[in-house]
Amino acid sequence: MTRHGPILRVERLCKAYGATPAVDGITFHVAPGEIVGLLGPNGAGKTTTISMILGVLAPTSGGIWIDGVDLARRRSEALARTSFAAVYAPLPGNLTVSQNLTVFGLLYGVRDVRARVEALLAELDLVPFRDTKTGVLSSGEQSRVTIAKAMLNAPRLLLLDEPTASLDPAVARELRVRIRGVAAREGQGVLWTSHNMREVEEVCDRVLFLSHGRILLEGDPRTLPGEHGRASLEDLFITVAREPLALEQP
Ligand SMILES: Nc1ncnc2c1ncn2[C@@H]1O[C@H](COP(=O)(O)OP(=O)(O)OP(=O)(O)O)[C@@H](O)[C@H]1O
Repeated sequence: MTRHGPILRVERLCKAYGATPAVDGITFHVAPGEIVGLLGPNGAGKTTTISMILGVLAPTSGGIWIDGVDLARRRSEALARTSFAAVYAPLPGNLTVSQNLTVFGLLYGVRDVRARVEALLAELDLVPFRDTKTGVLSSGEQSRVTIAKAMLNAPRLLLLDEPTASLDPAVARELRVRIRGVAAREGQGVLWTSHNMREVEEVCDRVLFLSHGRILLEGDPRTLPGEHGRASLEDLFITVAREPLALEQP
């Protein structure tokens, strides 16, 4: 089915833990083929937001639509259009790369699993590791397998929580290029969290800065610092983290 609306639409989303708001009324969207960075200091509400989009945490209020499908009303349809990758969600190390991808492909109900696994092995340069146990691969290789696994169900929305954490700069750059390539070709929307501002400048079309559960700033990571009188995205990040009110003054 082809839809023309956003891949992800989040409306006035809130999550409170007791009296404390972790996410406090955020509204944003991710368009087809767009990579949006979800940025903010520790505790800003990024993981809480991603957990609600993944359906593992129930919002206190507000709504989430994935490819036009309301997560609250048509949960399994919405989640079938979503995928997720993070280093803290590793794959079983005692299965080979090919076994891991096949098992997850079957779990996801992917049609013609064998062909899909072959295509992703080639796309992510994993053919030489097809019969290698996943647990013995380097961090960079394991990250490519994790991305391949996340792509198995051809998700419309890809959620990446610090996908290049723990990778050396060269391997991280190569992985970014590969993710960009696959996302552009498949027209996916990507929500990407990172604490690496250079990475964000390189990979994200747009960024959202969260602070205390609210979106404080939104824009192009290459022009946003200048618009707020800061020399770099990193300077802007530090301002958001340390003195967010400073940005609200003219
Ligand atoms: N289960 C919970 N119970 C109570 N408070 C929670 C719970 N989970 C998260 N919080 C609080 O909600 C706020 C947002 O946390 P969250 O993990 O979403 O931040 P984050 O932006 O992902 O941070 P980090 O960059 O450190 O991963 C924090 O103040 C955190 O202490």
